[in-house]
Amino acid sequence: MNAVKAAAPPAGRGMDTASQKDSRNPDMTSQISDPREEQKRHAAIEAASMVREGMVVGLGSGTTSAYMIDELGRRWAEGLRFSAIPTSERSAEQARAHGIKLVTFANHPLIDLDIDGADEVEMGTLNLIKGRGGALFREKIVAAASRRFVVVVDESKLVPRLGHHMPVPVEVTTFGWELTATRLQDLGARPTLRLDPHGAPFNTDGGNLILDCNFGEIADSVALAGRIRSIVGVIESGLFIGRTSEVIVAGRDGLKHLMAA
Ligand SMILES: O=C(CO)[C@H](O)[C@H](O)COP(=O)(O)O
Repeated sequence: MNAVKAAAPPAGRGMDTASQKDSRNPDMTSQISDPREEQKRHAAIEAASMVREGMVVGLGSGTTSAYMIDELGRRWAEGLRFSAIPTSERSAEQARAHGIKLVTFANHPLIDLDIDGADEVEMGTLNLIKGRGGALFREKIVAAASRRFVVVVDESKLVPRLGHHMPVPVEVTTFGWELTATRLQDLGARPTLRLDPHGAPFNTDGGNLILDCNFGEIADSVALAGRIRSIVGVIESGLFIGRTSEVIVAGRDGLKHLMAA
């Protein structure tokens, strides 16, 4: 598979970033000076305010979701009680550190509200690219089990078309990944095997691999999502089609709520 390159995720878009570190040191959140971090936190706090007593809540992954989990931890400390299903081991660890009650689908097959970040939001459709943090498969399972899926982003994530500046992460089985990459190339992608910071293949929470697939701007993301899923060896793609209920966008002019049609 010579045509498949290997690369670490772009700096600053992986999971172990400043705001994840903030979650381990709650005092840090009040010291945010980067305007983009402030916007992410603003959107995340707005979404966390939608959580009500007794709800089952999906906890997203990534740096914006980390602000949301910190805010829910703060409300938990104030006495709000809810149950949560995390979309990654990292988010589970962060929620546990706050004492938030974690549950599973065994007893809670329906989630009232799932709050998660995104890498790109297509403005006209609210379809998404997710998965820079590598949690896309669990994130999609949780979103699919949710009555309401609220996405929290800063304004840099809004794009006219998916693929504008991000590749589509595709989670694939370890066995035969080179062949799966070839099939993805046949669809027009330039797949890159994701590496961890040590240069080894990045492993998802499920022990699988990620191929970051650059398709350029995607004209028909619905059709592409279907074609990717039909490839043997693909577990899921980071194309989230028709799942979004609402997007909370934080920008220089404040918050905007984009509602699905
Ligand atoms: O899909 C994700 C992780 O798999 C994240 O939600 C997405 O990458 C956005 O992350 P961030 O809020 O750090 O920009």
